Amino acid sequence: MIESVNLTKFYPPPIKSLFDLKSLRDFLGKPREKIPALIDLNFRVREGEVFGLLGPNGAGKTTFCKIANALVIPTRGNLYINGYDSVKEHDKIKGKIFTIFGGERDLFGLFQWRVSVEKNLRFIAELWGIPKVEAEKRINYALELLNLKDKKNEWYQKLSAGMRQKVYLALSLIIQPEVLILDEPTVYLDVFTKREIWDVILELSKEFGTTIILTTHNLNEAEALCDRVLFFNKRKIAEGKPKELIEKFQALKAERKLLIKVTGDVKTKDFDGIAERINVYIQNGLTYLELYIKRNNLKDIFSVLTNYNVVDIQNETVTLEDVFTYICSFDSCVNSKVEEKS
Ligand SMILES: Nc1ncnc2c1ncn2[C@@H]1O[C@H](COP(=O)(O)OP(=O)(O)OP(=O)(O)O)[C@@H](O)[C@H]1O
Repeated sequence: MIESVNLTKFYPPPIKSLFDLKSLRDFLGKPREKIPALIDLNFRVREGEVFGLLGPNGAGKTTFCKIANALVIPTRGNLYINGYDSVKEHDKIKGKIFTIFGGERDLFGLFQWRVSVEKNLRFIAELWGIPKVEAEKRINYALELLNLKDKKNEWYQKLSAGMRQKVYLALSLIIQPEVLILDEPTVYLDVFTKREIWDVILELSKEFGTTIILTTHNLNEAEALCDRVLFFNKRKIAEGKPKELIEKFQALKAERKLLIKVTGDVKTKDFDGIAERINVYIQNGLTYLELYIKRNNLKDIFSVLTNYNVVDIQNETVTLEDVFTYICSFDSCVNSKVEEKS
């Protein structure tokens, strides 16, 4: 089980240069604002759950993953993993959690560049104390599942970035940690590799009961993989099962999304009171109108559209991405001032 209790992190303010008179005066004079990364974040992840941490750039996702690995010390609050404080009692959970930092693959420098994939995996399995015969079985299974069998004798250095990412993920099938933290595991990957990684994540959750925390900017990925998600931007915004969040949004805000292509200008005022939200953008000489609507406003919408030169209409269901963009764009803490000073 994972429990985040009032987890808060403020990074120290940057010091530009003490040789610059203005910076020196600022340094000695008025207190400088610290950089907020997490503010009073509370949530629980149950054993065996796939839990999505979803937030815009700078929301604090990587900071959270680093606190879980005792790479960053929280300013206040605690993160408990299997009942142990992730920083103060890290020794107790060290072998039980495994993290993949998608954007910073070599953060732990686990792999030797000029050594084959198979030897690398064997070496790490040995480090983790997995008996030889069992390790061989797991390595073969992981390489098979990730379509890496033909790369097993290749130097790690010779692999493409996507393949290295897969080898990294293969480790989670070999180590079989109790807790797996995946910080943007599919960033930079093509759709095929992404799907292979999704399959492994589901396999780990279903077959091994691994508790997984997943951060991603791909909301389709979160919808496909996560049992529950947390929307946050330093502070918590919303939490729930993807399906429940979508249903709540549909009940309160909009059931459908209409994507309408028109030629000419659009007056968003025309849709006041009959659309919950309107996005307008221009692409290839056409104006795209995205309307989030309640079904009972359809008649009024079509009546307004008779004044437009409509080229195409697509009727789409609301996705987790729609809910996320809606909620996060109205989130008060995106631009709010934070009082913590150095
Ligand atoms: N070492 C650091 N020193 C100072 N500020 C930092 C440091 N690391 C992160 N921050 C700041 O903390 C905030 C949260 O950053 P973090 O990397 O945790 O966000 P993120 O959600 O992972 O972002 P992204 O989606 O862009 O990867 C940002 O404002 C960032 O600039």
